[in-house]
Amino acid sequence: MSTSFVHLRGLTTEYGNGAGIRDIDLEIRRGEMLVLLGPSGCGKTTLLRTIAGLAAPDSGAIMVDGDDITSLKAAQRDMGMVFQTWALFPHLTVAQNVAYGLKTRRHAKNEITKAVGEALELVQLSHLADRKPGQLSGGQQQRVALARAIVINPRVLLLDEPLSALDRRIRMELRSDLRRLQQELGVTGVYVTHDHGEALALGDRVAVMNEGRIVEIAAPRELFVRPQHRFTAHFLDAGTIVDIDGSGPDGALRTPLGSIAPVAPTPDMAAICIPADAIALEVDGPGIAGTVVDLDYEQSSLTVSVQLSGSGIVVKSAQPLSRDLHSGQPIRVVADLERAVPLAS
Ligand SMILES: Nc1ncnc2c1ncn2[C@@H]1O[C@H](COP(=O)(O)OP(=O)(O)OP(=O)(O)O)[C@@H](O)[C@H]1O
Repeated sequence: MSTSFVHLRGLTTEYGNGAGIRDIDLEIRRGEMLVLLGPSGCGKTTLLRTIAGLAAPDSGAIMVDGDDITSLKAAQRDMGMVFQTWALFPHLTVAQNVAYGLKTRRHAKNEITKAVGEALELVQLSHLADRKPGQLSGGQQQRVALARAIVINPRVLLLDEPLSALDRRIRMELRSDLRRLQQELGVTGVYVTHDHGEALALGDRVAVMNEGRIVEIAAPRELFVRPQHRFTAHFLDAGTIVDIDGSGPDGALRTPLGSIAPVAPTPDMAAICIPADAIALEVDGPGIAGTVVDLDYEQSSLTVSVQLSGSGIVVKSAQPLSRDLHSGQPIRVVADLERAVPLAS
């Protein structure tokens, strides 16, 4: 028996200009939070809208728990949605906003009161039930939107960059609350973001998208540590990417930084990714000659970019904050290629 709860088969939704999503095959497990991660315009929102029934696919099928829902209207799909901007009804109170979906589904009044009370408690907003959206902060409004989405007991929770309009502190707070809530409820979720940190923190698995297609899917840590494709490594900034020039008679792959023995060679292996902490910088001694061209200080880390003499390749090395280096300084690069990850093009 398949363990997938949501199953997308060959889903294509194209706009007149050729943009959109193409031939998406995806299985989402019951209770899983699947993150769609990719650059602006890669089709994340289009995929989410197609699952929601807000965009009609040209071909393919959407199955939920074995039911083919491809031709159902959005309102019949039992999906909860949260968007980037909260889109609450300004003239209704918080409680009335949350109740809205149950009212349109003609639930009994006492049932609605109970469900709204529970949903507001889950998002910790019970004390603001009688306020209007205009009297709430952005973070609080997004909690209302979340309560409104979960109150209908959705089969799937769809979230489109729900935190991106909030400032950092509120974003972090809501992010962990959202994760806790989704796990507590055991609801299957699809979460769209272009933010790596969000994808890492929220996803059970992350699907990386580019140009309307899914490039690869893996657990977040796996994606960062062992990306399979050049696009993923580049988008996640997983390390220095260098092309493979060819292979030696023993099967070792030649690169401008040395040779590596491929773990499991595949015909489309095109490059390698070397993590920043696998690149050491020595003031003198052996290694490849280069020049420091940039120092990027971030909270508790320092990333040093070094341009290699001759090839023009720029490598990135993780260094302790205390390391005394400066732009223009000659340096030697020693790459631990045993830690390099082969990438497909
Ligand atoms: N209604 C539309 N008509 C025509 N083209 C569209 C329409 N909606 C989106 N597109 C195009 O389809 C592509 C995918 O858009 P989509 O909004 O799905 O991407 P996204 O990954 O969610 O991007 P973002 O992160 O910027 O929201 C883009 O090239 C976009 O310009």
